[in-house]
Amino acid sequence: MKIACIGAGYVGGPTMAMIAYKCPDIEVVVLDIAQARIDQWNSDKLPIYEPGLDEIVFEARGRNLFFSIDVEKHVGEADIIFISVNTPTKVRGVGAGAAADLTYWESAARTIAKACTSSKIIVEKSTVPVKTAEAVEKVLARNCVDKSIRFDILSNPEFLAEGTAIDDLKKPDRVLIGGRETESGLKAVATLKAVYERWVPSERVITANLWSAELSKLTANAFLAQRISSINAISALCEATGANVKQVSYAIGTDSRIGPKFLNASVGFGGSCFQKDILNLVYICESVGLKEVADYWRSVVTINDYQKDRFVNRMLEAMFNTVSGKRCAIFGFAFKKDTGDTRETPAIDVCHKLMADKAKIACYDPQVTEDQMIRDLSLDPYMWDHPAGQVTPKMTMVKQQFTTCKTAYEAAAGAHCIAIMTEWDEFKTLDYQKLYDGMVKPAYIFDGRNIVDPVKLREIGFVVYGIGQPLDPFVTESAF
Ligand SMILES: NC(=O)c1ccc[n+]([C@@H]2O[C@H](COP(=O)([O-])OP(=O)(O)OC[C@H]3O[C@@H](n4cnc5c(N)ncnc54)[C@H](O)[C@@H]3O)[C@@H](O)[C@H]2O)c1
Ligand SMILES: O=c1ccn([C@@H]2O[C@H](COP(=O)(O)OP(=O)(O)O[C@H]3O[C@H](CO)[C@@H](O)[C@H](O)[C@H]3O)[C@@H](O)[C@H]2O)c(=O)[nH]1
Repeated sequence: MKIACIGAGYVGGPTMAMIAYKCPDIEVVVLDIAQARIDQWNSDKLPIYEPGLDEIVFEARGRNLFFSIDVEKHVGEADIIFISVNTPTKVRGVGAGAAADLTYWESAARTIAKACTSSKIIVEKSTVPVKTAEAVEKVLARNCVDKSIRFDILSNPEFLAEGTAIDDLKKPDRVLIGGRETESGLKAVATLKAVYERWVPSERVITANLWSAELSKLTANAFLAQRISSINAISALCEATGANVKQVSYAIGTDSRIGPKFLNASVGFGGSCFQKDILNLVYICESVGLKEVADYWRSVVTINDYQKDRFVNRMLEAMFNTVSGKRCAIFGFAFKKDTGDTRETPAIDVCHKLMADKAKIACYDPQVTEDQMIRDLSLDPYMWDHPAGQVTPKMTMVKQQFTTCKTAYEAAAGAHCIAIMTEWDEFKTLDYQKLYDGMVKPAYIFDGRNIVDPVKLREIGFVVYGIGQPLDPFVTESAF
């Protein structure tokens, strides 16, 4: 059997590496239009940082795992073709800011139609709006010259989370496969199911109809993000009342109907999926006339934006309503720990707001490069894909207020405050006395991830703000 995957990104790379690793007799080729990305997959330094990924790729690469830009050739030869291209939120035109941009998706479908001379199973791996499989079927049916060729479209959404992708792929809670309930559709589902059952217990490989599978992915992300916005909304109430959100999370999480996971109050959720997928859900609801349902889900994003604003407002108010010219140390830029991914990271919003108030930012992240941070902070809505290496006037402006540091200690030296944006483990074990000694007083810590102990840090002398934590006595309620 030969599997091809179009899209060698955060999903295509690790998921295909896991299939190749677990099924040495299946040839797996991961394809991309970006030569640089493929070169990195073929090098010693893989394009993404993900714990455990190197071992899996290095074991299977060259044996039965290959990375290539020769998309048409390998798609033409494959029995199963995964589509794992990016499906970002549209940034212009109809539906801008909400609908999924299916440009890459459609181009992948057209490539398949052009390249295929025999019947194939096509697997939607990307997160797509419900009913996308129908669009793919139409593109393939109308573009494939040989009408005897069959395409069975399956929906097999991916549920891995970055930072834990390898564990998630090795032991998934479930694998979901949706297909047409026809003879050939069911046969296609069985073929893909058999691939996963090589390492996933069969009771965890669940099947559904195509539309249920597509909609389950958007729904899962909406539910997960909703939990974070719910606890973040409560964190604001905690600060107003003296309750401690950590205690509230623990107390409600012990109810087995609620469960303890995804109840960490934070500066807000980031990442390439939650906001995009909820907005997509909102757009779909609006398109079918379900305004109330759309409004309900949109409020999850509204609370997330509110939480990021609230965090910066807390910083400003505590620091006497001005950060002009003040050095602010930012600890962490990635959207969560154990990844170098910065897509939709709350750090971007927080830095932007502080820079608008003329702060000088000194940022340290163990995995994110300076180039990436500058690019992220320089984006404007209509220039979202700067070619690598291009220096824009906005980048030059950003560099006047933003520097990167090699350690947390370097970032904090001479700073008025530290803002913790990412919950990297190393931030939990820093020598906070040493950090304090090198800072301007009063020295503040704004903990956007609730990872430090406010009591201990207050003993050192820090003024500490934690999300949903009782307020620091140094800062009066009115200042907040
Ligand atoms: N990142 C995650 O943790 C995650 C988890 C689950 C699902 N998803 C979903 O998976 C999809 C992919 O996400 P990602 O994070 O891997 O994106 P990504 O941007 O990291 O990777 C997508 C890749 O597809 C390539 N590509 C685009 N069009 C192409 C074409 N026509 N031919 C060949 N290659 C093409 C791009 O060059 C890019 O390298 C999205 O729909 C996303 O919502 C992502
Ligand atoms: O209690 C929590 C849990 C998470 N977060 C934040 O939420 C964001 C997303 O975290 P997480 O879900 O762990 O990472 P992702 O890689 O974005 O994974 C989500 O998005 C993927 C893409 O669709 C899905 O496949 C995963 O199942 C889903 O968890 C990050 O900024 C986290 O810091 C919190 O603030 N509090």
